[in-house]
Amino acid sequence: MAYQTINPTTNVLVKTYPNHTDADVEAALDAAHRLYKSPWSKGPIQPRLQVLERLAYLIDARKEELAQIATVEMGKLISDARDEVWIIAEIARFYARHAEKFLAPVKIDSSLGEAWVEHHPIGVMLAVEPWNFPYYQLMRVFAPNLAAGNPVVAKHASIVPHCATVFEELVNEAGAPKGAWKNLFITADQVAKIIADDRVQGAAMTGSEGAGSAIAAQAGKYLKKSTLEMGGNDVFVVLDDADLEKAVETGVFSRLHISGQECICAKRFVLHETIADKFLENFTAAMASVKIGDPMDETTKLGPLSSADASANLAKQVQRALDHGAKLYLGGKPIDGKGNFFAPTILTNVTRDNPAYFEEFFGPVAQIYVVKDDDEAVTLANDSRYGLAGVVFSRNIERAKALASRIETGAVWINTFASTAPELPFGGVKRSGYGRELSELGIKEFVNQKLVLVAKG
Ligand SMILES: NC(=O)C1=CN([C@@H]2O[C@H](COP(=O)(O)OP(=O)(O)OC[C@H]3O[C@@H](n4cnc5c(N)ncnc54)[C@H](O)[C@@H]3O)[C@@H](O)[C@H]2O)C=CC1
Ligand SMILES: CCCCCC(=O)O
Repeated sequence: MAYQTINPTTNVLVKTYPNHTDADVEAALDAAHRLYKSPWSKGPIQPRLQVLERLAYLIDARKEELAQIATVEMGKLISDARDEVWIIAEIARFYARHAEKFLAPVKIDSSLGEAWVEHHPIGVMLAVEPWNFPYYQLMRVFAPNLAAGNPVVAKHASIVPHCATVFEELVNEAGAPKGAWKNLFITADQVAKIIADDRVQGAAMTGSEGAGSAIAAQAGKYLKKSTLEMGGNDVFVVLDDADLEKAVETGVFSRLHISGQECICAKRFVLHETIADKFLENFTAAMASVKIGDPMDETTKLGPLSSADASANLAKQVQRALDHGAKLYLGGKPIDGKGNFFAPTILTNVTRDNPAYFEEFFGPVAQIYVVKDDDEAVTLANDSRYGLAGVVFSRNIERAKALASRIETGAVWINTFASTAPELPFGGVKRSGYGRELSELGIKEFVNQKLVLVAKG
């Protein structure tokens, strides 16, 4: 597994990074475990939270540089890269300012005596992360675990090594002690060995089902806790009483966000039959008119896919959908020329016997479904292997809430696109994974919630 920066806009190889050896892995685990055993991890929380505050400050100070690194490595629009840099500083600040409250002892009324739950670190964690939010995916694991006292070793995706190294640089500059965070350019086999190591107590992974299954299986074999955030095939439900103009604008934004390479992008557009034609007409016009080009250009609205493989695989997936009866309403192919650009694509007539019906399209490919009522919308939404997020558009909020409660996902967003914030839990059900990241839920995934009870009398 070569760790390389290849600019997706030009497919030019920028830099190759050397892999870490087994000796490097051992040194990282030794440093992390020593730190876990030290007063730094098990002692007062404030010194750890001060590192997060300083990290946020350092990120803000290097915002433009960090954003450009991400755009060069995986092709997201520079405006989206700036947003990502902004939110990782917000995540660091959020836990710096709330972790002490989240991890404070919680009293329990018990007939047996005075009881409370304490929150203690459990040890060295492994993070395995993807390329689509190259900083956010790291901070989502680092910040809560640093606050809790869990050191982390991390394996990032092979196409964003510069993001990985600059993140580690910032963490060290913020004053995190040796062992708190270590980036490792390693193979899948080395990941498996790390999970098996007695010093490692848990694994957090975001990425594909394949990777998630392999990591969860190894974690299960060695009785280590894991959290998984994998793919999604999120519905974007537009009811007959929706603000259509806002729904179209939001739907295009969400489907094309990060060139459609986001697990919580709108993917399956579920349209009430009375507004379907009008929505589709306006949605198609908007998708067809977005400016496609250099993600460094502030006016670009759709950049390249993350790699040549991603573009080729998406083209094969679209063709397979067409071979099984889907209708190509717009686009459908990579755009000729330099870079991994893919045309905004709309598929209709995707029947349940078409493999595409159950597949996530990790790119600017929208599937259109038409339903007659709310019950049919829920049935279709839940007829999925995934359960990550979803969107409902309706002017009747009570109606939208009722529908949201029936959709089997980890989140539903009403009258806006699915997104993320430090205070909001993130995660899913079914093949989208398990566990939650961010919010108070995220910091408690990898702590020992220990009961202490003083008997009466
Ligand atoms: N849920 C999410 O946020 C994301 C989901 N994905 C899903 O993953 C698919 C492919 O994107 P990738 O980034 O290539 O995901 P991936 O799952 O291949 O990679 C994610 C991370 O897991 C590592 N990995 C892969 N196989 C592994 C194994 N057997 N053992 C240990 N580590 C392993 C990768 O090197 C990377 O660091 C996308 O099509 C999408 O479905 C991708 C990015 C984000
Ligand atoms: C807005 C941030 C979403 C990140 C979800 C993903 O891992 O693709």
